Amino acid sequence: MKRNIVLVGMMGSGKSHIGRKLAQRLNWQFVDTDRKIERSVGMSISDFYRHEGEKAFREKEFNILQQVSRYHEAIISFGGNFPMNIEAYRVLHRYGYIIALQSDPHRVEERVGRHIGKRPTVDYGNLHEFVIKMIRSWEDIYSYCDYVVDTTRGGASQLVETIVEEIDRQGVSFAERKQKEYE
Ligand SMILES: Nc1ncnc2c1ncn2[C@@H]1O[C@H](COP(=O)(O)OP(=O)(O)OP(=O)(O)O)[C@@H](O)[C@H]1O
Ligand SMILES: O=C(O)C1=C[C@@H](O)[C@@H](O)[C@H](O)C1
Ligand SMILES: [Mg+2]
Repeated sequence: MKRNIVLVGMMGSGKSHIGRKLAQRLNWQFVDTDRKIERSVGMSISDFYRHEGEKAFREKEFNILQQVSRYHEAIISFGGNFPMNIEAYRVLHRYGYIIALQSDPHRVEERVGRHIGKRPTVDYGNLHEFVIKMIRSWEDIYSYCDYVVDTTRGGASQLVETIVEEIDRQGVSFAERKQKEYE
């Protein structure tokens, strides 16, 4: 039996946007690991990355991952540069139903290009090539996920219904939260 739903995928695939709506739909808690890191370090992801570097960011993210992986009835949206290595996968998959979100390059480019500077590792001067490379780096991960959703088209409400239907179809069940455990 699972406890939570984990959303992973490339930057701009809609994890935060759809995750928030999915949580509302199920009346579950919404957790965004980027926001959780920001609260814990007291600065934006971009500032933390600039001041402390990639290694510190990755450590923080893995630390948060271990913490949130045990949550019940939570939609957990991860950062789009989240390295889904085998160690992280094992921690998350024990209690989490893992959904990968993906979009076509033009849509990712459009979404990521909206807030220049917000995403610390994006090459905004060469966005098209950056997006193509990022999309490629996610390709091997989909086969490890329980479900892959294409978010290129369709509004959030429609995509949320598609996800809920698939979870029902797969007959996934989730343990209920019995006490307040986070946020
Ligand atoms: N299905 C959608 N329909 C319309 N707009 C969307 C949709 N999905 C995402 N967006 C918009 O695209 C932008 C990026 O989405 P979002 O922040 O959810 O991506 P993300 O996957 O969480 O990215 P990151 O990995 O960088 O955190 C936001 O402005 C969001 O409102
Ligand atoms: O490395 C990066 O540029 C980013 C990392 C993730 O946390 C993302 O969620 C963020 O939007 C950008
Ligand atoms: Mg996000």
